[in-house]
Amino acid sequence: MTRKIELPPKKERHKLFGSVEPGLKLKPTEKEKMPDLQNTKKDFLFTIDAVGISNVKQPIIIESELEPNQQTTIATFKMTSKISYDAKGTNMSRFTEQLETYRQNGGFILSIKNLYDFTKELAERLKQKDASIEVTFPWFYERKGPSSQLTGLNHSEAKLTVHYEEGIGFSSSASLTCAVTTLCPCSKEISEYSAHNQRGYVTMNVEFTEDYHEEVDWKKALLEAAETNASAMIHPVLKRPDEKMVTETAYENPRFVEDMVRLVAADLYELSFVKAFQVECRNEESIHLHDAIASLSYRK
Ligand SMILES: Nc1nc2c(ncn2[C@@H]2O[C@H](COP(=O)(O)OP(=O)(O)OP(=O)(O)O)[C@@H](O)[C@H]2O)c(=O)[nH]1
Repeated sequence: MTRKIELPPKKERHKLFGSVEPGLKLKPTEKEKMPDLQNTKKDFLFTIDAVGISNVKQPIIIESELEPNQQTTIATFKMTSKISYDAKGTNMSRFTEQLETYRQNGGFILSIKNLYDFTKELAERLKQKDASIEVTFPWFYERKGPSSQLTGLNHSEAKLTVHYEEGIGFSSSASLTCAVTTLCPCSKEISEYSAHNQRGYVTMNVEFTEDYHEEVDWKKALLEAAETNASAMIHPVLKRPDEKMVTETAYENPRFVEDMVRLVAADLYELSFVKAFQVECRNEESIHLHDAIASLSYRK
């Protein structure tokens, strides 16, 4: 039989579990009377390259050349700035204050222009000469089955980074990690039939040229660089005629992990808004427990 419980009031319940009355409080409660440790000026030996906050979750609005053209997604923010050897600490609350001003002002619309404004304003708010922001988010896009044309949503992990330095200006870079199918050329060559294939993850880190203002969607361009060079694309919805096409396309386009990074590099080389790039591919091998990896970097 269930035991009947006579619940004490909530305050009593808290006492039962160890809560006590507030003690004597002698320290000031007004902001102006509180010591401001972080603003202490002294020789603290080293200048700090980056101090700030990371792992800040916030909804953002992103625009995309692929459907859906506008979407709300959850981003993870990292925001930092330098502090000089003679400053004890940064003013941490100002980072989230700055983020909140954008949320209050119609939502954080993620664009390079907005990030330029944001980092400059952040540096000014912090009374520092520089600021950096890194925004990581899943980007969703519609994908159709190659024969049925049935749609579903795929996503890739995207990152935009902006750095501002007073007197120098801005620099920006991006990263996209997307999944593809790779079919082993060696396996195809040596086997009487079939070939092992796996899900590969292509990560492209690109530095943008100074004159890039998102005339073309960098996310779409990088996704195309990875997917059009893979054995086959990944699809959310596949009927039998689609599956036949995807399977045969993979067999017709075998790729080693080395082939992937070189072919993707060639496409990034052709993108006029990319100044420098790094490409990595990681294949989750279906005939091993380990992954096959390759990476290369190039500055134009
Ligand atoms: N600098 C620094 N602050 C930290 C750290 N960890 C937490 N904080 C918190 O950051 C908060 C203070 O933020 P500040 O922006 O300096 O607060 P404030 O001086 O009242 O703010 P302003 O009016 O903008 O000058 C406090 O709650 C600190 O405890 C840390 O490692 N370094």
